[in-house]
Amino acid sequence: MLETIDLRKVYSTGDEAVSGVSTTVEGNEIVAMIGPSGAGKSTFIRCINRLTEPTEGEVRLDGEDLTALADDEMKAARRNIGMVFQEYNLVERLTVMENVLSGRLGYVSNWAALRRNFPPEDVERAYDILETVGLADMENKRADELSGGQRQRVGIARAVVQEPTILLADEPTSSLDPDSSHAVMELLTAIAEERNIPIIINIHEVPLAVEYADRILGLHDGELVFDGPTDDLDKNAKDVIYRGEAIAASTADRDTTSQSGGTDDTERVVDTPSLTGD
Ligand SMILES: Nc1ncnc2c1ncn2[C@@H]1O[C@H](COP(=O)(O)OP(=O)(O)OP(=O)(O)O)[C@@H](O)[C@H]1O
Repeated sequence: MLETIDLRKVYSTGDEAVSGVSTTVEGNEIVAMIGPSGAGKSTFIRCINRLTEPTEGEVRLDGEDLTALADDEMKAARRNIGMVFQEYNLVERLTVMENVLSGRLGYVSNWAALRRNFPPEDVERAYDILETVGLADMENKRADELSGGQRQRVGIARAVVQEPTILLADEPTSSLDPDSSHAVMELLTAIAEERNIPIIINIHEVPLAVEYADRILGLHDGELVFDGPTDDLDKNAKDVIYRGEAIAASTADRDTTSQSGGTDDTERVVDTPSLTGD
């Protein structure tokens, strides 16, 4: 189970990218994070595995506060967090197999890692996963010989070979054509179900989010303004997420409603967590 508690990121430029986001992701939920450009989606995802260092708040993975870990402890903890990137982050001159096996680097000694010397079980695991992602028999191809969709499958295989307890995907479809985007979303959701792990996908395309996600997190200006089942993502909720002025209007509506006895539904649609203020 992943829990973020009042997670906040202020860049050294003074930009507050994430403003106290609290949420929980568990089971094999497919969670899509949507919001306008600059809302803080990538920053939130990257704060979870501390690729970006959070300024305040906690990230708890299966009860362990990742923000409290020393660098070497965090390196070990990252084995549990598979990450899929928009631009794949493959080593172009290496083969498909070498790229996938790099997902096991956190499990072998520094010496073995340096020599890229992996135990046979890791190689077997990598072959299995290449089959799952539809790249059987392509293990010896160089990454730079692959299409975008194939590269992303290698990126997914590399994340899955880690045997993570959660997957994070930062705009995994943004560089892909529509067919490849659907294929990647289908693959990610199938993996979450098969491995019984949750996945958070930062995604620009709302229709893709609606088609594949169980739950939506909506960010606007660093604030979590929507956290609910995909079926609840109606026009009002989209306005709240994508149009800043709607937040104020909806908050006013909620205040009025709560004075007259309000509904749980309204509270779920508009959730503006308080900042720690420190
Ligand atoms: N390294 C950085 N240094 C300073 N400010 C940054 C940095 N990275 C992001 N920001 C700022 O933080 C805010 C959130 O950016 P972020 O990339 O997290 O948003 P996003 O929702 O993922 O946007 P997009 O959908 O366009 O990728 C923006 O105002 C951005 O300019």
